[in-house]
Amino acid sequence: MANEAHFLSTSLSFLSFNKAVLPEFRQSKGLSFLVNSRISRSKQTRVSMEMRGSGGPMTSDHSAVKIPHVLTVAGSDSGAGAGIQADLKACAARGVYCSTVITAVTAQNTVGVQGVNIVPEDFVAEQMKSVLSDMDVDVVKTGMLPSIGIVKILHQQLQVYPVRALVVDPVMVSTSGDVLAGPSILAVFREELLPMADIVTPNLKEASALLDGVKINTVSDMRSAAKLLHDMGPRNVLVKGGDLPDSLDAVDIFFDGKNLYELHSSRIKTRNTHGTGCTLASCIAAELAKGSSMLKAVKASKFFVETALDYSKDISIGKGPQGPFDHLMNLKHNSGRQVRFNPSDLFLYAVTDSRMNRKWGHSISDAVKDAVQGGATIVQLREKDIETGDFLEAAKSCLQICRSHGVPLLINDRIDVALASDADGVHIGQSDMPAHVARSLLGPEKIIGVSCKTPEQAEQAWLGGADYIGCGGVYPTNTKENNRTIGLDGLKTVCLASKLPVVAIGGINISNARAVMEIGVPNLKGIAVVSALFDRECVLTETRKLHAVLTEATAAAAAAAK
Ligand SMILES: Nc1ncnc2c1ncn2[C@@H]1O[C@H](COP(=O)(O)OP(=O)(O)OP(=O)(O)O)[C@@H](O)[C@H]1O
Ligand SMILES: Cc1ncc(CO)c(N)n1
Ligand SMILES: [Mg+2]
Repeated sequence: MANEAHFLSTSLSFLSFNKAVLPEFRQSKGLSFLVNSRISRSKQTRVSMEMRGSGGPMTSDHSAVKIPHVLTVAGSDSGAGAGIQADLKACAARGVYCSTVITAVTAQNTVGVQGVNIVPEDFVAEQMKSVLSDMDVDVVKTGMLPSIGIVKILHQQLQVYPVRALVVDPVMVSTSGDVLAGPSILAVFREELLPMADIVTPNLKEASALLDGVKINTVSDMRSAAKLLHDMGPRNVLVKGGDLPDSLDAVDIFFDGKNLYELHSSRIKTRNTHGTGCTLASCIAAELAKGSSMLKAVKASKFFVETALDYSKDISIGKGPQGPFDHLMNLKHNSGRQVRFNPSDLFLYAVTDSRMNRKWGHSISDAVKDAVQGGATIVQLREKDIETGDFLEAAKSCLQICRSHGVPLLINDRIDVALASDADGVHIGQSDMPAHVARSLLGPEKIIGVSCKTPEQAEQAWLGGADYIGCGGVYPTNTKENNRTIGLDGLKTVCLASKLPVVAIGGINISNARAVMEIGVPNLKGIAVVSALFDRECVLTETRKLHAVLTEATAAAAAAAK
């Protein structure tokens, strides 16, 4: 799931990066970008993004797949609610790769900070060089920077290895009140760190410390503080109001140098707020790495923190007053996809045909009802000559029938109808919408099948994020005009070339179904039929008969394999 979420967000982010943000980054960083979209994959569309600095290509491998990358320079929290551990989880949750430079190791839990061990400066430098000299880091995010020397090293390294954005969370005091970077750090924060930052995200105490102890007790104080902090050089400022007394909402103030925004979210009643600041900053970095604009990144990140807190409000980790929350709640929420598509559903795949239904006087929904009652394990509505409104109505009524039998319903070609009816997915042909576009429109949970005749087409389907292949025509058929027949050999070739489950289609009926299933390749999961079920007077009887033949054929094949 993590991979799936990742690759989906990568492909979506590519679109927004390409359209919305390139000009912004180009202007702000004086870099020229060359965006190279290619599709590689594991289950979803991936996108490669090749960046060039003025000194020539940073990546020259044209087969490389570029993954958005955040480097966090921060301290370790042994309790894993904040610091490096929060950063890793936040980036993972947002589908972004995260490398780590550890500046300090803290002994910390839900009670407080019991000890701090600062990593020697030259070793912080060594970690930073290891990562930056080797990996294409998009965005650096800083957390705990416990010494002046470490800030200076960061400054130097970013001159040598420039990145697209720097997100600075000016960590000074933990919420438990323990000091993580003392007042001696303030001068170098003001003079070197803030001027480099694309955004700085202080909480109330940190904003106050940076501004020589000015009191910040109200939203109006936060607004003034954001403006004053902006004068210190960062391009954007976010003053976080998690600790604002007496506030019903969680209010943050964002200032981009021109406009002030008051960002509100509901204040979740929970003790589990340890690490909200680190998470927010990492999430902003992750969104920027994916190509988001700054305000969008901040809003998305605030929403993420609010959602994660709400999801985790009742969890109990540790005995102290401030517990961690669960960054990866989406893994639990979205686990539906595996459940949604089960390759064994391809066993007896019924594809409707309006011409045949008219011929026999069947309505679409009656035909579908008979097919599922007779044992069809998946249904596809293939309605070529129907008005869109009628198609949608038919899809909705067939969906009710299919849902009540636990049978998935797919729509042929029409992604709009699939979305509007909330059908389980689509089946697309070679001349329809490409699979990767269908995937980005439908999201990770819907089923996508693609018609393929060759191993190359099967590879493309896989790259585009398809769940299964419909392979044929195996035998001649009059359902489709000018359809090349590939025979059992062609079917076997495609099955052997692909990891995807395959359903065979084209001229299959009761008399030849067994021969198809007997080709003996493990990813051939079933047969798809049109005429054999729907060009018949009694769809129910025909489906039952075909189901029995298939059951017998697979039992025989299983016995032979033993
Ligand atoms: N109870 C809450 N409900 C909703 N949002 C919250 C809550 N507490 C904090 N936030 C939000 O979390 C983000 C981080 O703000 P906060 O002021 O807690 O940072 P912080 O003090 O640096 O956090 P930490 O030091 O624990 O990492 C802000 O967007 C803030 O509005
Ligand atoms: C290591 C570390 N970094 C940042 C914070 C701020 O929450 C913390 N408590 N611990
Ligand atoms: Mg903080």
